[in-house]
Amino acid sequence: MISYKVIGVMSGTSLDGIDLAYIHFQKEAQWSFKILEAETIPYAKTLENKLREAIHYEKEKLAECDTSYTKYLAETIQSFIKKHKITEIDAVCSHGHTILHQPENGITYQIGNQEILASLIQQKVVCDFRVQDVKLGGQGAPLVPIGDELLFPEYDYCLNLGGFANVSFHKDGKRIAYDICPVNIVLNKYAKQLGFAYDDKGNLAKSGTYLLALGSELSNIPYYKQQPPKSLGLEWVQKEIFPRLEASRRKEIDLLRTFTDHIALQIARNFKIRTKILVTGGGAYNDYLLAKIKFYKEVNLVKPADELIEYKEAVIFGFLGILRLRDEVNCLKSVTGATKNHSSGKIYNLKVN
Ligand SMILES: Nc1ncnc2c1ncn2[C@@H]1O[C@H](COP(=O)(O)OP(=O)(O)OP(=O)(O)O)[C@@H](O)[C@H]1O
Ligand SMILES: CC(=O)N[C@H]1[C@@H]2OC[C@@H](O2)[C@@H](O)[C@@H]1O[C@H](C)C(=O)O
Repeated sequence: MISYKVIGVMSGTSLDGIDLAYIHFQKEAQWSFKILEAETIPYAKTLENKLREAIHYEKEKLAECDTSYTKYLAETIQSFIKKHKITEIDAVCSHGHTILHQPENGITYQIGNQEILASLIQQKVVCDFRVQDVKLGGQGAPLVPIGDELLFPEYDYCLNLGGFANVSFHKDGKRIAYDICPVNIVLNKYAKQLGFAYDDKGNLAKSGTYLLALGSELSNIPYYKQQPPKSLGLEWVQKEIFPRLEASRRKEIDLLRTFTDHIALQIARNFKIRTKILVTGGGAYNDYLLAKIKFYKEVNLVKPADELIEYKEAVIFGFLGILRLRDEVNCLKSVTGATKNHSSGKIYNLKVN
């Protein structure tokens, strides 16, 4: 039987921290996995702010930031290995942190993917999964859908509610996937202005008032009518979303309500009635948002165990690394729009001196 033990490492767009998962993957007729250990290491406030600011850095400062973040990642991975007494590791498969994502300009840039990572942690590393896809004319995102396809075939849709909402599903014999709209990247901002890290269970939104004019203005944003492949980044949110919310000059609580309803509506539009949907990402804990999705479309939203809600992306980046090591396809052209299916990611082997 084919068997791999890997560490998947992901830093999501909501900037809550670094997700690490130690997973055992096996393949008989089909791939299966078991999460053996998982942990999120929250970012210190200073680092969180730095990562948020890095988009504005000049080239040199960004390169410095890349090196210091790679070192920070190395320390984090090493502590995880030590703490959980992990001895068998085939590879550490790491996403890094997205700073720039403008696939239309041929740019996607994740920091933390420097070659020194392998020597610092003394492990084989697979990383930098997005760049090759953008070079091949793809969006470089989302990459998780190949994992959805091979690890969760029993669901009609896989919905992830992280910084952004993304969905993946099977249609006309191929996997389709795209980012739907921003989620926590927006909700966290207004929850923070009210003194909370996030809108727990969506209770703040629930107590706000829906702003009809703003809601319909948001729904008219052209991206929502665009056909996939398509993906979103922070730059888009700063251009299309925040200015509209700020210009309305309304209370944070009402912005939270309006934007949460907006998210629910945009998400619900993607589903066929009475389908089975795997919901993951921290937004799966937003009860108000989930109830609102079901209000807009009668669907079966399945919340898996907390471990999978929180670590699905880290698990799948571990899986992408395995596919890369096996030289098997881990980027689907039907999803990203690249010119071909391909096996993406840099492999840094440990150099034996
Ligand atoms: N109890 C809760 N109620 C509502 N929202 C929650 C709750 N717990 C976590 N969240 C939200 O989930 C976010 C973290 O989600 P997650 O870790 O999936 O995002 P991410 O991995 O950073 O994003 P992405 O998948 O877009 O890269 C938190 O910042 C918060 O907004
Ligand atoms: C460029 C980038 O980092 N994109 C992330 C981001 O966060 C969510 C969404 O936007 C998704 O497109 C992607 O991550 C997931 C894990 C993916 O590639 O499947």
